[in-house]
Amino acid sequence: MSLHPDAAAQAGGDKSLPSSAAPKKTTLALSSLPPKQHGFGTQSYPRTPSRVDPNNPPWPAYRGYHEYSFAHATMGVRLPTILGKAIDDVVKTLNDEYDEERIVDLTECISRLEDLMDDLQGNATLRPIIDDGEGDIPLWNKEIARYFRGKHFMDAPWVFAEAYKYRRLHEAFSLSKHWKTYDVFFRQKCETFARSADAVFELSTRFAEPLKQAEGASAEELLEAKRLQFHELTQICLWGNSTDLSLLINMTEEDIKKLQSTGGDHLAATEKNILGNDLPKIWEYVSSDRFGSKDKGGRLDFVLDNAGFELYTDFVYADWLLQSGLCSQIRFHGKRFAWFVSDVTRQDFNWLLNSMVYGHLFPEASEEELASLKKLGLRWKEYVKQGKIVYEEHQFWVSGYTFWALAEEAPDLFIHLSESDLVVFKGDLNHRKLIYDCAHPGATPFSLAIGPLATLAGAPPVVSLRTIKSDSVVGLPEGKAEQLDKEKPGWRISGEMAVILLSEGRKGEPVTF
Ligand SMILES: O=P(O)(O)OC[C@@]1(O)O[C@H](CO)[C@@H](O)[C@@H]1O
Repeated sequence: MSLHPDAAAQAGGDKSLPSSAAPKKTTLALSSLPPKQHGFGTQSYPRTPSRVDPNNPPWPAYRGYHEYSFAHATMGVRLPTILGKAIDDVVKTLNDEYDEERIVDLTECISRLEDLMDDLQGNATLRPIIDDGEGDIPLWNKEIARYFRGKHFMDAPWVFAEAYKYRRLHEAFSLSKHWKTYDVFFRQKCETFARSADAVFELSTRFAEPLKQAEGASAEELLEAKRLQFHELTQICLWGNSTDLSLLINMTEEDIKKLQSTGGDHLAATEKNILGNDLPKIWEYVSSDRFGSKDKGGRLDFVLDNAGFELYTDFVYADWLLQSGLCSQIRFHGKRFAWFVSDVTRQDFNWLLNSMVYGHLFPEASEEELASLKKLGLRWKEYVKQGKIVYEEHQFWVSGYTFWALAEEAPDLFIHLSESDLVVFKGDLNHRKLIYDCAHPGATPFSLAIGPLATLAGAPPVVSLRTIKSDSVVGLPEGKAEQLDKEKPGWRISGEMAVILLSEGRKGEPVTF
């Protein structure tokens, strides 16, 4: 079909026709209008909440290919090392096995672990998780399909890629017949607790006897004593987070001792390392009648981090909260499978209590020390029997989502937590997930950084007890993060610094979705 000549000219076909000539330029003076400005579109952070998704956090994500970040060292070196040690552990188990069917089954697990190692080191695409019959498959594969199709270990946000690696590690076993719940890190977790004798007995000899109130003290004196104990125990619980197997791959007995020193001098010295500290506000809340009901203590939920010594300090804290009458129930939230090396699973929870009561972990301990540990273990077991301490696991805690997605992806869990008087998140990974693991300015207020978990109706009060072990930080005084970046390189990953941060939430308002 040929065009009419006018139509061809309009379409720019015949440049000689008058209608194709460029229009004459008219210059306007515009002298009374504002001057031209530059830099539009460069100010794209923080993203507005409607533009936030797992691949696009509110501030730029840390990704494995960012060479300046801890993400790079982790994805490139730490994770392959951790996986290599995990394979060694399975080989050890294999060598002790005698049943042929179980041996063959386990060799298949090892070859799946080797495939994972190849994928990790070869920066492979993040494939969907193979359906192993576990309830979390839709949670994982929906997220991969929606946000990470075609993404690789090194270019997906670090927090997702790292979690994905632990889910693939679990898949290596969950596809088997006999080894579905095998925990490649269990030996390490137990050994580290067994090497923590000094700090374990320091606490058991102080706390085995039930709390006694000072006789003849006034109500004010008693309250002040309670405040001081709350202050110190919260810090013991905080610094319990320093013993992290995923970071201290070759930890010596001396290293462990240094990290776990719980004496008063040590606590006073380390208090200055708490860079953002809402402890006074937290005390004000838990000691008020807003916490729990009138004659009954409150319900406190711990989203746990590490097994062994850290869990032991969580228990010491929980025990005191129950005995002091501040709390009537403590709920511990653990992981359904081996996660970030040392996170607590049900097996770790049971192991701790049983080894305190029946174990022979400390051959050099005195009779008195062992008796104190047993007494404590028996009391804690009793709490579990009475339902004063409850252990639970939700699949959301082992998903790739950050906690900004909690209400959206796990509404049942959000409702459950909205009934708590305080939800305490332990450790670095939980903190990263609270704040979307991205490059916030260090002075960003905590309650702004946790997004929906602070702003949704019914959001519970939230505390983060975190020793800082990775790049993203919030809740610091203005300029502090920048100053430390200049003066103390490595402060973001050393675990020497910490934060205790509170978001008040919107407790009591009805949850709506
Ligand atoms: O949660 P935790 O036990 O305090 O720390 C977990 C952790 O060691 O693992 C990640 C790197 O693998 C870091 O974010 C973080 O430092």
